[in-house]
Amino acid sequence: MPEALGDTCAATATATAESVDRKAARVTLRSMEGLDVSLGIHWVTRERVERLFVMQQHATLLNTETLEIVPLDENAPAKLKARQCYMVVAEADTILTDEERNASDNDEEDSKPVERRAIDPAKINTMQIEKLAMITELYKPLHSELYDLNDPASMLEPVFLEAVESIQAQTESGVAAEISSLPASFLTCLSEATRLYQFAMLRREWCLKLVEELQHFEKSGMPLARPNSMNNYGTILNDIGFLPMLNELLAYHLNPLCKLLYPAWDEGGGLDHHHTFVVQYRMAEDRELKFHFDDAEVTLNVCLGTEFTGGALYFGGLFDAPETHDESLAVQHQLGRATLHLGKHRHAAKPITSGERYNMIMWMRNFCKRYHTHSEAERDEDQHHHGHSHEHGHGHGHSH
Ligand SMILES: O=C(O)CCC(=O)C(=O)O
Ligand SMILES: [Fe+2]
Repeated sequence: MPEALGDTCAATATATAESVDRKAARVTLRSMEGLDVSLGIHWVTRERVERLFVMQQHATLLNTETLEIVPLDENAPAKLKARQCYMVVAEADTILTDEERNASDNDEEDSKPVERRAIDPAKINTMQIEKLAMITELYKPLHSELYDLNDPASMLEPVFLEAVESIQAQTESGVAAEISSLPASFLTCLSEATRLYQFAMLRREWCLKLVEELQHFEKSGMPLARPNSMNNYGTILNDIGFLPMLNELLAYHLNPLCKLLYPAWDEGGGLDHHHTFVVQYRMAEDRELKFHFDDAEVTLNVCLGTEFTGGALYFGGLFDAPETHDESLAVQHQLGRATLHLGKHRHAAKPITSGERYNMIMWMRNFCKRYHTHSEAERDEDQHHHGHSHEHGHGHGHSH
C-alpha cells in the first residue's frame, strides 16, 4: 500500500555532512506542533521568530539534540549551530527532564523533549502569511520576471500555447473541445487506462532561471518549509511569491487542458486551487521518492533539469482501481516536459544515479470535490479517505 502524500508534516529532515555547504548558514526551527521552518542563522531574532511562529509569550530556543537552551536575545545568532534543529518554545511550555521522558518512554513521540501540541490550521495559515510578509519585505529576487505571467511566451512552449488557445477558441464558439483537435505533435498519451499524459510545456531558459532563483533564495536565508510530507528538500512556490502567477497559469492554461483530459473535475471552478512546489534530489541528499499517491485531483510534474541520470517516474495503477495495479510504467524526464497524472495514480521516483534533479510539481485541486460534498454518504466516504491519508502519511496530512 503506497503512502498518501500530504502537504504539511512533522517528520524530521536530517542534514548529512555532505550537504553542509548548502545548509551552512541555516538552522531548522520547529514549532510545538512539529511545523518546521528553515531560516538563515542571521535572521534568527526574537521578533522574527515570535512573528513566524505566532508566539505571544516570550520565546526561547531549545536545541533538540543537546537540549541546550538558547535565549532569543541579541546574541542568539552567534550561539546557534548551523544545520541543527531548534524547538521554538514559550517560557511557559513544559520542558521534560530526561527522567520524565524516560518514565513515559513507550513510543517515538516520547523522544521529543517537549510536550507535543495538535496542529491548528489557523496557525499554519498565519505562519504562511508571516513567511510571505518577511520575504516580501526583505528578499530581492534574482529574476523578477519569473514572478508574473505578463509574457506567457517567455515561459511556455509555443506548442503548449497553441494547444491551450485551440481549446479556448472551441469553448468560446460553443463547441465542446476534443482531444483529437489538439495540435498533432502536442500530446503523448502514455496510458489510456490510467490517463497518463506527457507534453512539452516550459521553455528551457525559464526552467534554468527558476532553478537559479531557488538557489539564490536558499542562500538568502529566507524562510523555507518542506514541500510535503515526504520530500525533505525543495521549495513551496506558493509560499515565496509565486502564488498569483501560478493561479493564472492554472486558470488560463492548465484548467482548460485538464477539463478536456479529466472531465470528472469540471464541477464548480474545475481545478481551482493548488499546492505547487519544486522537489530537489541530489546524490548526498534525497535521491528518490517512495511509492505514494498525491493529495491532489490531478498532478502536473515538469522537469526543470538540471543535469542528472536516473530518477525516472514509476507508475503503478490507480489506488481505487485494483484492475490497474499491474501497471508498471517508467517515465523518463526531459527538461521542460510535463507529465500529467491523476492524484490517485500511484507513483514513485527512482533514485538518481548522478547529478541533481529539480522538478516543479503542481497538485491541482477542485474546491467542490473537497469542501462541498453533497450527501452524508459521500461525506463519510471523504472522511474515511482523509483518515486513511493521515494514517499512512508522515505526521499530519493537511490538505487545505
Ligand atoms: O520526484 C518527482 O518528480 C515526483 C515527486 C512527487 O511525486 C511528489 O512530490 O508528489
Ligand atoms: Fe507525487
